[in-house]
Amino acid sequence: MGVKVVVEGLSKSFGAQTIWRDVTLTLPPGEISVLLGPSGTGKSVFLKALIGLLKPEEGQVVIDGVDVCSCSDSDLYDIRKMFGVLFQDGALFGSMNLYDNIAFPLREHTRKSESQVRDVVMEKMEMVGLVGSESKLPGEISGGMRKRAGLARALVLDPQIILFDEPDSGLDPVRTAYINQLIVDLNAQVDATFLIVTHDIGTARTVPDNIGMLFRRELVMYGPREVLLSSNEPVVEQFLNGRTQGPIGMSEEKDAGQMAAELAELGKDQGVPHIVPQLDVSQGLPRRTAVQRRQDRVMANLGSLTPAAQQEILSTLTVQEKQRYGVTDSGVVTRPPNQRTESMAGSLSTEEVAKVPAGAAQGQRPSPTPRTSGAEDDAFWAPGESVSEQPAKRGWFGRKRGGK
Ligand SMILES: Nc1ncnc2c1ncn2[C@@H]1O[C@H](COP(=O)(O)OP(=O)(O)OP(=O)(O)O)[C@@H](O)[C@H]1O
Repeated sequence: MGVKVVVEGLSKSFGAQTIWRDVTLTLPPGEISVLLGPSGTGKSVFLKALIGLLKPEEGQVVIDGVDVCSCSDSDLYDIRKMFGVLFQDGALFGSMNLYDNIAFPLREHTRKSESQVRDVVMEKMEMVGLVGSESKLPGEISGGMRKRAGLARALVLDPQIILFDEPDSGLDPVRTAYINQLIVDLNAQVDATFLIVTHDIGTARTVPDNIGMLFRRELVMYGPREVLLSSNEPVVEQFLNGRTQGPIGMSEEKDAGQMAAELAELGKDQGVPHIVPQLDVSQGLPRRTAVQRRQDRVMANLGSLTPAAQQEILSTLTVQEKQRYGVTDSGVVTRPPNQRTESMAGSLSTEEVAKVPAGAAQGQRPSPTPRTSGAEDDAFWAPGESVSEQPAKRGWFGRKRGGK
């Protein structure tokens, strides 16, 4: 099973430019999480921080008890071996054929014999549907095939965490659908922790278990897919519907006056977008074991989610699942699994997002957002409370950091 990645209070700047600050989230083991955000909000920088390629100024990334941000070089070397990364263009060596590209990490980092290397390479090429293309050069194949070759290479060291930097970039909708299905199928097969950075709305709606969104240098939301997909937070709604009306403008953010006028014009009768079902694994493959773990976790914390998300989650339960969690006809959970320990993330309310001044782009911290005292750390939200109803609180799963 993949490992848990715990990000606590992470902040990164380049000189005077703040990229993001105080990012707190947990990637649950074996689950698929997606990180969204307008261009330039630092999603790729975030991925690099997770693997220790960039050093944040503040905060921690704890994997297997090791803080990637402050560990020794030898610990970092070991931690990096837990990662597989699919770069945007596959990052293949142009002069090597696909077989040698995929074999490269094995030859560099293991003492496997050539016949053992062959077994692993062929197994991974089969997983991504590339058997028969071993001798092709990256320049001779399509963008979709290059991504799949990059993915096979990311898999050869059996990583416990796989990072995908825009796996759908440059692909047509059909190839995007294929790569999304492949990601879900691979998750079922390897059960590693997946984090996908994407702009693609279809990917965000159908692939992940959890979704996060970066905006104006903050992680504005992160939580189970149902929470963001049913959210009426303007920035989340605008992004997930690909609208021009809303806080996100051509250059990432709009003037507050223009935004208010647009939102007023848009009206409140747009309704919550329908949540499409999550992609299932292809026929013949094992079920994703993360699905059950996630369902247990989400049901254990159901009361901390927004009412719309709760409704959505309850509406998709089967009769057996309702029995398992003791859900009554009126939607009351009488027997939640005993897992109310998992803290996931921080988020900002609509009011907090709106208060972040544009000047923060030049590295100035915004005026402090209202936070409750550390006394409520690790507390969970009471049933029925929602993000917008509780501006001072930072997460659906309630973890707050006192004193910052
Ligand atoms: N090594 C670096 N030195 C200085 N600035 C950097 C560095 N790497 C990234 N940046 C800056 O950080 C900001 C965020 O970049 P990043 O590529 O992470 O954004 P993104 O959200 O992934 O964007 P996109 O969706 O367009 O790929 C950009 O302004 C970029 O110029």
